[in-house]
Amino acid sequence: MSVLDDIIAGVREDLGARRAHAPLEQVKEQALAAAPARDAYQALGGHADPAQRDTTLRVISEVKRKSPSKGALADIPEPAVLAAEYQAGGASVISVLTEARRFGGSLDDLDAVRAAVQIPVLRKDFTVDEYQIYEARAHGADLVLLIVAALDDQTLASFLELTHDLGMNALVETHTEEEIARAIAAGAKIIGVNVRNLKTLDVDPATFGKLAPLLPADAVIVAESGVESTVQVADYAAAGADAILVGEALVKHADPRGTVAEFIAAGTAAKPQR
Ligand SMILES: O=C(O)c1ccccc1NCC(=O)[C@H](O)[C@H](O)COP(=O)(O)O
Repeated sequence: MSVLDDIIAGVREDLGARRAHAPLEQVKEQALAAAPARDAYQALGGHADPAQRDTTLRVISEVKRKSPSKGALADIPEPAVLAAEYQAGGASVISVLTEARRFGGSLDDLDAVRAAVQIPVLRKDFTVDEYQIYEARAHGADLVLLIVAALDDQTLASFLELTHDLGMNALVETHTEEEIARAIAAGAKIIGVNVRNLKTLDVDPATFGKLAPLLPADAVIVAESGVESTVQVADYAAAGADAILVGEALVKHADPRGTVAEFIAAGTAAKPQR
């Protein structure tokens, strides 16, 4: 069983327990009653007319306690405090890992972060059931993660449609040329290239530069994983990233606010000028 399959098996089991406690109809009602979602596409610099885009590199800052590849990363007793630091540093979106078994996250983390910041919040989980999309909205998320490798074409398209119907955006995550074609065909507007191979967990930042030219000009392009320094941020920006998604380098840093600001400055300086 691959790492992704193993994670998803646990996610399905935990989802079954939550569904038994709160049926879909109840979560749907909560989702529809939630305050409107914030526009993450716009917050990440997206514009239907690519000529209207600015050249600021945006940062999606992640609340990440542990991971399958690295084990324990940081305690994070108060995700709200960390998220507020990220926002003060200039982050455009906060990513909250809600998967419990392998990442140590929870919906409580999402609630705490939602209450602490004004910028859009991404519910970062392994979405395999529409229940999770309603649940994300019910907990105030503005954005959900859809991993192309985990979904067939029909499911990807229907999850994207549901996400948009609920007023949210999706970060549609790809790893290969074929997955990019599938993301585009499904209508993705925010497309991530995750340079972490979900089978081997190896991180190869060069993957981003190879795949970025395949992405459409009207999409927001997000480089995911493997940021350790401003040098890597500049490389991603120069290769066409509109935004970067960073977890480990921020949660392990003593000054997450300053690090977010440094990453924005380094990436913005390196982005090709129009
Ligand atoms: O981080 C992992 O080990 C991992 C393993 C299997 C599936 C997903 C995984 N990570 C999720 C992510 O996409 C990252 O948390 C995110 O891109 C930030 O990465 P990093 O800055 O390298 O912590």
